[in-house]
Amino acid sequence: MASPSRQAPVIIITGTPGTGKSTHAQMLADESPIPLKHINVGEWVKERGLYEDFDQEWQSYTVDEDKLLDELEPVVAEGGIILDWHTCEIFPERWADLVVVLRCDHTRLWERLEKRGYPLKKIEENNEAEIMQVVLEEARSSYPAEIVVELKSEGTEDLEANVERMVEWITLWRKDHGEEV
Ligand SMILES: Nc1ncnc2c1ncn2[C@@H]1O[C@H](COP(=O)(O)OP(=O)(O)O)[C@@H](O)[C@H]1O
Repeated sequence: MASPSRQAPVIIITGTPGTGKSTHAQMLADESPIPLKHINVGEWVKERGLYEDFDQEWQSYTVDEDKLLDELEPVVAEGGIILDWHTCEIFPERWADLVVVLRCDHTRLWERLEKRGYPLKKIEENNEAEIMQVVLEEARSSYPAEIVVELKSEGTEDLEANVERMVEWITLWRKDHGEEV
């Protein structure tokens, strides 16, 4: 159960790389009725050296999860956070008020990852993970069903509608927690 004492919610935006997490998180931070801090967890890991090493073959960092959780804990406890990462199961259940899992058609996802210059192997791995809905299953097995929401992120109309829904959700959350909106 998420902390009842927070005055602003913690929203996890997750999904396979390229599904649109950072784009959504940035737009939500801009449009939210209350201040929200967008934490791009991958960037945090790099900037703060919260990794064990860098895997050349996969072009990715091996994250030091204990260090990451220790650094995030006091920040998340304040509330008003958007956690943007391609995995979510390491975050304690009590951290999350809402978990948004972004989904994208695999052909479109392939194009986005190609544009990003990912090695073929990494594009294939992520594409397969999206088809097998790995992140969605992970979210469903880590958090209560009622806080996990799957949203399509293929075109800009999806992006706008998703952000609008999240803004509405924040407004309701604030009312439910006795806060002025
Ligand atoms: N719903 C969407 N509509 C249009 N373009 C999108 C959408 N979601 C993501 N994109 C585009 O896909 C690319 C990857 O998005 P990004 O937010 O960086 O993904 P992630 O943070 O999940 O890796 C960006 O070029 C972004 O503009």
